Amino acid sequence: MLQTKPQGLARKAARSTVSRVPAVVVRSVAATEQKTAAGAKPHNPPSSYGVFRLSYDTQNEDKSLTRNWKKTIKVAVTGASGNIANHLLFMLASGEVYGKDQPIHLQLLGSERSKEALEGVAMELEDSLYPLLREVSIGIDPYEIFDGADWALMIGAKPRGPGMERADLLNQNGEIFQLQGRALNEAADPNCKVLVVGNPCNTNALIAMENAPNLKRKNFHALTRLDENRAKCQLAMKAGKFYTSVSRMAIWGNHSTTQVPDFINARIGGVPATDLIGDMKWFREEFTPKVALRGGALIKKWGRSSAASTAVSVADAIRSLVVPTAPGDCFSTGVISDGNPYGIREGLIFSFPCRSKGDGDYEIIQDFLVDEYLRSKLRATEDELQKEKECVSHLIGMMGGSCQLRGAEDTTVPGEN
Ligand SMILES: NC(=O)c1ccc[n+]([C@@H]2O[C@H](COP(=O)([O-])OP(=O)(O)OC[C@H]3O[C@@H](n4cnc5c(N)ncnc54)[C@H](O)[C@@H]3O)[C@@H](O)[C@H]2O)c1
Repeated sequence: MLQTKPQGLARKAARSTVSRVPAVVVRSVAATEQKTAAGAKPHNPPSSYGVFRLSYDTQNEDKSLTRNWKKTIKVAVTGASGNIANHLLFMLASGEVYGKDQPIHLQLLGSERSKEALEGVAMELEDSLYPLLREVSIGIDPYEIFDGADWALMIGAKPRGPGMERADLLNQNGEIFQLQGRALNEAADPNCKVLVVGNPCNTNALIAMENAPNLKRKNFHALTRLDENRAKCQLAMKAGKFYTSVSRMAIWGNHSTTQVPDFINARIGGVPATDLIGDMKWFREEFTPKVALRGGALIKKWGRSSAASTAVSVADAIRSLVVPTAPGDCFSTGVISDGNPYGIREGLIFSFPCRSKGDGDYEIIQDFLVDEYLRSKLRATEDELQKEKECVSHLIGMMGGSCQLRGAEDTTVPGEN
């Protein structure tokens, strides 16, 4: 039977500024008390929204449904009322991302302007009656919304205004990721996995990471999975095979038009893609632009950005960390380049071919062949990331950086901000 929360707890929650709904759940309070005792900056846990403020008792629920459930995980999502989140949240709540035995608490962050919209999102989630969705909290304070987060999916970012260069976008959104990095540092679980989607996502991930020293550097990711998925689709079409036959399809470097979709190491049905397709001119001149410019091509047809396939790629990126990688395969993700085996300079968030045992951790695969052609492409995307880093030096405590990207060619992936 559902019961309302005890009054004392409701009073405690009424102090929170997150939601107008004055209630909170017992275990969130306990988590905050532990953090405060450990010396972290005190902050309120987020209040539960609507139906989620009602207590539940899994003991009294249908055992065939809940018997093998794991402990509830807290997943914070920023930009939660935006286009990508509009697809992703329902995938997360349904269990298709973390598993059908994984109950979930969604902690949704919006901006001041999207406060009302966030309530609409929470109402949609309420009405969807997902059994695994145990709690939803909404708010605009990252310190509250990141409370105890096991995962932080950082989608929220401001779009580029008229006349703004990529360098301006780096600065504008960099400030958001500096603040949110600090909030992660104070509030999130130290083992929190962070996936940055908001652009420019590699450098935003770097900024968040550098501002969150309590979290593991290794746990910060920038989304390059959409590029990988697009590359797989293009290879499959060219080879006349279905995309399930494509493996070892890595994206290297930045999520920009300098990205490097690696056809040298890709396989189709276990055979090197270059052998099967046998058209190096196509690989060198058409394949990469087809992948990098796909979002722009889609917008021209439909008038909308590729929010749905981006959400799918976020789901894929998460699953790649919680499900073991198939033997011989890889997945692409932008991660810290420290100690990488390919000679990429340290201190950048750079996309590499990776594999995982399915425990949330990963390793960079060591045995990809890097020929002269690939090496020159890697250098170009690496140089761009280094320049982006220097443009945001003031946000990551780095001395002496100067922004050389002003007036440079715009390398933003078309169809994105
Ligand atoms: N890495 C990738 O592959 C990839 C692909 C597509 C889009 N993107 C990027 O993802 C981002 C989101 O795309 P979208 O289509 O969902 O955009 P959107 O404009 O529909 O949604 C963004 C949301 O973020 C919110 N927001 C703005 N500032 C915020 C802040 N400080 N804290 C929390 N929320 C904030 C806005 O209110 C808005 O609701 C963009 O930066 C886009 O360029 C990345």
